[in-house]
Amino acid sequence: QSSSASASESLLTMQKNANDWVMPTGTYNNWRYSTLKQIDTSNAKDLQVAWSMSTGTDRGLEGQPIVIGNMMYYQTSYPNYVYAIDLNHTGRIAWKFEPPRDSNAPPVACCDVVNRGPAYGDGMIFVDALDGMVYALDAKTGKVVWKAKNAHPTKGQTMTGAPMVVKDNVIVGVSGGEYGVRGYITAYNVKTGKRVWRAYSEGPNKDMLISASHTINGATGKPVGPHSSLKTWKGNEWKIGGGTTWGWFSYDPKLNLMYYGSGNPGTWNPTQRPGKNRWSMTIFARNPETGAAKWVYQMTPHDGWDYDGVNEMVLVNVDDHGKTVPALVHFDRNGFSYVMNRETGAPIAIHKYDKSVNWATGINPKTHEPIVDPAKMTTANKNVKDICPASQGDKDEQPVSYDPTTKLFYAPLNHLCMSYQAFNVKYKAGFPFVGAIVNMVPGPGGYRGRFIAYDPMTGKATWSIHSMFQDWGGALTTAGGVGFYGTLKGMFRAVDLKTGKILYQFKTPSGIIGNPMTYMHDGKQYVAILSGVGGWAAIGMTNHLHKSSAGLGAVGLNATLTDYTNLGGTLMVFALPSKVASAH
Ligand SMILES: O=C(O)c1cc(C(=O)O)c2c(n1)C(=O)C(=O)c1cc(C(=O)O)[nH]c1-2
Ligand SMILES: [Ca+2]
Repeated sequence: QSSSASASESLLTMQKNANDWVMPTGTYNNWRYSTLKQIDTSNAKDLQVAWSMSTGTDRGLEGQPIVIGNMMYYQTSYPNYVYAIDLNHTGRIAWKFEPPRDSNAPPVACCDVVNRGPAYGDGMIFVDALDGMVYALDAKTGKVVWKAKNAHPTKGQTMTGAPMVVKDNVIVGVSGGEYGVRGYITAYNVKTGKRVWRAYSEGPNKDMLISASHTINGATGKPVGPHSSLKTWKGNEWKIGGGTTWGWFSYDPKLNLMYYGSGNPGTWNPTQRPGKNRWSMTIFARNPETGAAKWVYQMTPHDGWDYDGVNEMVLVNVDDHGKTVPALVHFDRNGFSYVMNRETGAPIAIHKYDKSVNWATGINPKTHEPIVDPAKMTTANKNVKDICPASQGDKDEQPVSYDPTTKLFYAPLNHLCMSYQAFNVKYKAGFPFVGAIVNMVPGPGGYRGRFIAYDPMTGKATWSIHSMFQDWGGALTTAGGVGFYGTLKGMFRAVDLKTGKILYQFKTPSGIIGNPMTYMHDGKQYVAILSGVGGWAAIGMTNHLHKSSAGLGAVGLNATLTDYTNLGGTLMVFALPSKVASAH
């Protein structure tokens, strides 16, 4: 890599090498797709465990390893160990980074002390730590090159996300929507760790790096105008307004735009914050060098259900009335799938991907805003019943995968409904600012999760596999026609992407909330996944460890999960037996 090329120019070249998996999402377009095809629909039944490794931790593992050449890197949840594994000597730990721990952090992590993995760029490994530190580590030695303080647990701020390296910046989000944190994303210079820009989700346009005349509101097609956020909040409530940025990032090098979503407005009690609460629950398209917002689109104005808008944006081209359009596809927590023109923010197709969605009857074709059912709007001191989906949404952080062969999206989902009782709550820095009691139950049919093959242009699923619990881990698709995902019970699965037939499954040591990835080493294709139950889906299992969480209502939801699995982290790596692999 020449030193004059930006870190992302190198990554754009590196991501074409299917032997590696160079960033958390596989590639900048977030497809989580690999052209590797040694494992195919005819031999996937022969898969077996090639090697495995204890992570030395016992909390939820929501990330995935990355592989650069002969090295694999992965990160655990709190404590945020980072491991460098030498693939030439199966499982040998080349180095381990153990950051200092800040005991203020775990008590203010809303949904378990998870982490979504390291990123690579310019010879360094970048990681978010729960306590708000960003570290740049020398990829060869694990030595700290620089560090930056990005978030403060005493203010309720934590970090659980995966960074993205783009241009010469490493971009990171922040968590704390359940603690009245005003969300922001921040870019640090890859080489020096100096802050380049920070963009808030609420407040004056200048704080949000929004331009009154140039930033388009995708819903109206018009510039957002001055005070685009301020006038949608009562008084100064935007200062504690949530809109945190704890999801995955994606990047389009041609448009030079990055995409991400903002989370729930604070508090969860909508009566306390009249207005549309912009720009919480919003997709942002930003220039990654300057942070300038090109367009915004709010999925859930004036949220009353905790439908964080942070789920990933998958960049694909779609056929819109005979024209090829650069689009992004987003499965929102609110139960709608969105296909948007990623250049302009204009909606192309919006459908319910779970037919049980009832908080909104549809999307107004003129305003492109949801048509809320007044009977499902929550309000202070009233217990509103039978709302679908529940706060965990029809999909939470678990990332989907796109297969360019079938042109379908493979989505691990939730299927839950709830009752929601909002109440008034006072803000105090570093303390929960939730303001609702939520009771979640399985959706119609009595199951809690499913894995589907789905076309977001038509809103139709080709097939669906039901799960007893939420499918809280991510998906992977491959050119071998095989898809992979894990279940909360701990089943690692290989499925036929065309038919949904389960070709292989293996019960891993714990429940799976991690994301499968694949790589090739010495002529052999491997699929790796982290097994280690946790996250919000399993918070009932960790409540006793998690002393003063935000008290989020997983109450009883997954009480029986302990009949199937246990806490504990393991890296699992699967491959074909040598005979089958070489006969291929
Ligand atoms: O608003 C926030 O800042 C925030 C942060 C996080 C997080 O950092 O994990 C989650 C959520 N919200 C959230 O609403 C949610 O459903 C959730 C699930 C999980 C998980 O890892 O299982 N984290 C989070
Ligand atoms: Ca949230």
